[in-house]
Amino acid sequence: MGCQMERKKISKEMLGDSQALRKLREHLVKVAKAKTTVLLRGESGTGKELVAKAIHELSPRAKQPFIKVNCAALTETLLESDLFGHEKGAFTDASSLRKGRFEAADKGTLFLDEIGEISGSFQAKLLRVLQEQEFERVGSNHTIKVDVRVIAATNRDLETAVQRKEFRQDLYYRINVVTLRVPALRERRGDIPLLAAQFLKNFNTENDHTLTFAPEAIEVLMNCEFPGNIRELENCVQRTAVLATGPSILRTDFACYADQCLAAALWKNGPPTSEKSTTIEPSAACAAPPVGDGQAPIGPATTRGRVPDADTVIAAMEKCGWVQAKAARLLGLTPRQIGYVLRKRGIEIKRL
Ligand SMILES: Nc1ncnc2c1ncn2[C@@H]1O[C@H](COP(=O)(O)OP(=O)(O)OP(=O)(O)O)[C@@H](O)[C@H]1O
Repeated sequence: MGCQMERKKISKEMLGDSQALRKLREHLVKVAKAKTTVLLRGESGTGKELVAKAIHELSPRAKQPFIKVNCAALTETLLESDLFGHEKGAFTDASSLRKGRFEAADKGTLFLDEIGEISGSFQAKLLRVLQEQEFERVGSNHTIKVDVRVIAATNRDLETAVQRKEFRQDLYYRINVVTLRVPALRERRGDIPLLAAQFLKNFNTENDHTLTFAPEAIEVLMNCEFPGNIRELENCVQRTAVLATGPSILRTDFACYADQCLAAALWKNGPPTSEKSTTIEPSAACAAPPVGDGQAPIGPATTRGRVPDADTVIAAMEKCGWVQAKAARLLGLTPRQIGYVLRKRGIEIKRL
């Protein structure tokens, strides 16, 4: 009974009934009970943050704060003061004392997203606080003790990073106590109709619409690779709903039929290494969804997606303070994909 209630509580936000998701739910219900550090692994957009929140909400710390930090979004100096806080006058802009996120998360949970991106010297500082649960604010000698449960997440291959000496082995072992793998959307395609229906419902509510999916639209979605996972599905549903031509969303309303499915274009077999052309083949599955009635798919026979132009990418990067991970999100790309686009367009990253 207790377990059923727990499942209900999680499923409010974490939609999905595939075997992969059910297994993940079972595991997270178990790990929620302990204070153990949890490492969430999985591609960008698979729902790692939702899983972290679910663990917190099912844990004895549920009534305490859940604090999130994106380790990739800040420089080392900013990350240090963000996590540990600083004393008044510790550096030029430190006009007043500021508590850090470790203090804010005391008795609760701290979610360290994109932990694989932190610098070598900061890894050492983080290791200490994870081991000892104590630290000093920047500019202070006073040691502060906290009781924080840490959940970390990464989409990076940490084992290779350890081998290359880019990630400390001791920190790797410290965070890798319990690892939960969040499956890619293509590994749980059965959840696509449910997720898409929810995203369309959200769109309808927000925009006072009553759009529905025609069965052929669900077929298009079921056949897409979704390299950007659930985030991309959500964007795809929104984009299609905004541009839909009638009350029922049809196959022809999708970007892949209008030569505009960028994510699919960038994905085929992962980001291409060849720099020969400015266009690359989209995922065949997305470009030409199978049709149940045996007809040829409607839409261009050789749909090609385009890599976003330099102006678009620069505008997105400017808007996001030149933080790649944020700009990737804005453009609906994965971090790997935006790295590819930046290289392809010869855009030099500004260090602010
Ligand atoms: N099971 C789910 N049910 C409903 N929505 C979901 C589910 N999983 C993820 N989402 C939605 O997908 C989007 C991406 O999820 P989230 O930010 O948790 O992914 P992530 O793996 O943490 O991504 P990143 O690695 O890029 O930070 C969010 O809008 C989230 O609400």
